[in-house]
Amino acid sequence: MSGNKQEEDPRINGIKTKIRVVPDFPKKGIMFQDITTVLLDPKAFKDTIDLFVERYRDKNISVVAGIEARGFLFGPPIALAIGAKFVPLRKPKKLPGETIFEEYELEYGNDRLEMHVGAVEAGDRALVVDDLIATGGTLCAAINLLERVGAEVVECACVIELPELKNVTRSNLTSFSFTLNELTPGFQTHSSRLGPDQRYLETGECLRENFHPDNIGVVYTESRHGGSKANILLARGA
Ligand SMILES: O=P(O)(O)OC[C@H]1O[C@H](OP(=O)(O)OP(=O)(O)O)[C@H](O)[C@@H]1O
Ligand SMILES: Nc1ncnc2[nH]cnc12
Repeated sequence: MSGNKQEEDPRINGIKTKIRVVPDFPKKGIMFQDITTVLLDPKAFKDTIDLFVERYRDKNISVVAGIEARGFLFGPPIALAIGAKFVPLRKPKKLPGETIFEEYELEYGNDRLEMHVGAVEAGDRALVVDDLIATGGTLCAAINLLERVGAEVVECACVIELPELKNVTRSNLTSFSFTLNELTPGFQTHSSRLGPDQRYLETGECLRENFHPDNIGVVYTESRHGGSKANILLARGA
């Protein structure tokens, strides 16, 4: 599935130019995608929010679930604009009320996302928002949390998709996506390995030259209803 009309939107290139790529942060070999520089530019920040709002305002979304920490920057303005409630999905032991949690795999050990019980109800139509998708493990955990309480995850929306993740990832995600970030048509990755996710770079599995900063934009990742976490969509629109 491909969003051709939106791929041509001139705002996407403007957003892209505001994303700062910081080499060797937080560790040597990592190309860190810094969205704080988008926030410094009111037009780029607004364009980012507007692109999402234009896509979701008529989709009857009742809850926007933002993933800690950077999903908290983009999720609330989207929620306000489309008239949905905002629910934070937080890292362990941050939420004061009763919570449910989902663990997900990192390179070493696990992490977990928690959600307040009662914040999302059966029948809610959910949009998951984060800044970036790398392996997709974080989004998987978020989708599982929401589906466990009976919500329908309509889509996941991220600003950045790291390249080279269109194939099977550590989370066994399959290819299926709607993207706006085909900024370099025909771009081919140099290897089938995963992109510059810091967790992989930490192990030396990834080469920096595999990273291509042009491959940044706004990406929407859709989930299939009623499916397992293997049904998230990650491929680029061709
Ligand atoms: O697709 P994945 O491989 O799961 O990685 C993507 C996640 O990694 C980053 O967050 P991070 O875990 O670094 O936490 P932070 O935002 O709190 O720094 C990013 O903001 C996503 O949430
Ligand atoms: N390269 C990267 N830049 C920013 N956040 C990330 N999360 C995982 N990999 C990342």
